[in-house]
Amino acid sequence: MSRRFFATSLSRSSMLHTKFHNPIPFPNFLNPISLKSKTIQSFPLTPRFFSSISQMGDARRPPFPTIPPPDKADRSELLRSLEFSLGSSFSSDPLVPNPSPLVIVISGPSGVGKDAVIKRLREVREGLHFVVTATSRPMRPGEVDGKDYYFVSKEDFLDMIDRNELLEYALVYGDYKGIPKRQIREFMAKGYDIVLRVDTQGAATLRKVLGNSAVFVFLMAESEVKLVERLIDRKTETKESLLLRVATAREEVKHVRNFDYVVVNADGKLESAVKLLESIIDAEKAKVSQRNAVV
Ligand SMILES: Nc1ncnc2c1ncn2[C@@H]1O[C@H](COP(=O)(O)OP(=O)(O)OP(=O)(O)O)[C@@H](O)[C@H]1O
Repeated sequence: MSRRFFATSLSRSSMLHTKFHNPIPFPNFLNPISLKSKTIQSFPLTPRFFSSISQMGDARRPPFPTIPPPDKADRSELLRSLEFSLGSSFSSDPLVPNPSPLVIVISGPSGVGKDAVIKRLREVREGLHFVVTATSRPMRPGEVDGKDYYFVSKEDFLDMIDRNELLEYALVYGDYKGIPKRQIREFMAKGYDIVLRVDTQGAATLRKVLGNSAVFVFLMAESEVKLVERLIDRKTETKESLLLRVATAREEVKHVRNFDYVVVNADGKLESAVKLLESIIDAEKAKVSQRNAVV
C-alpha cells in the first residue's frame, strides 16, 4: 500500500517540481547498483513521509528520480526506475516452482486397452517413465527381460518382499507380480513422471499405499459388448479365460468410484483416449497443490 503510494507520489511530485527532474534515472548517490534495501529503508515509505517532503523547502528536498513516460523511455530505463520506486529489484527467479513428478496409475478391466493406450502415450509424450513390473513367472517366447517384465526367480521375488522393495505385489495364477520401488525413486529423482499399469486389484492396493498422492485413471470401454468384442478379436484367450475375464470385468467397472478420472477408450478412438489422458497429466501438473507422491 505504502509502496504503491510511493510510486504514484513520486511521479506526481516530479511533475510538480520539474526542477528536480533528473534526466539520468538515478543520481550517483542513488545508483540502483549500489542502492540496496538499506538506502531505501532509511526513508520510511509512508504518507507522513511524503507530506513532510512536500512541506520542505526546495533546497532540502531529496532529489528523487522519476518514472519516465512509458512511450518515451526505453524498457531498461523504465524497469530500473520502477525497481527504484518499489524499493527492490525485479527477480528473474521462476514465480512458480517446477511441478513435482507425478505418479499416474492406469487401470481398467481386461481388454479395455491399457497396453494399447500406454503404448501410444509412450510414443507421443516425453518425460514419462513406464514402470517395468517384476514377475516370478517364466519368460514367454518373444518377451524381453527389462522391457516386458523383470524376470526373477520365486526366491528372489520373496527376498524383494522381505526387504520391502516392492510398492505393491500380488500372486496371480501362482506367479508373483510386483512394482519395484527403486525404479520409481530413480526416475522421480530425475524429474520423470511415473506411469504404472495395474489391474483393478492392484489399483486398490496402490490407493491404500499412496492415497491421494498419485493420480488414478480408470480406462473404460464405451459399452460392455464392445469390451467383450475387443477381447474376442484379440484372440489371446482360451474360452475359460475369456469367460473369467468378462465376468471379472463386470465386477471391475463397479470400482470406478475409487479413481480420480475415467477415460473412455472407445472403439477406433484410441487417439482421443490418449489425448484426454495427456490433458489430465497437464492439468495435474498445473495444480496449485501438487500431489507429491513419496515412494
Ligand atoms: N480404442 C480401441 N479401438 C479398437 N481396438 C482397441 C482399442 N484399444 C485397444 N484395442 C484393442 O483391444 C485389444 C485389447 O487391448 P489391450 O491388450 O491393450 O487391453 P488391456 O487392457 O491391456 O488388456 P489386459 O488387461 O488383458 O492385458 C487389443 O487387441 C487392442 O489392440
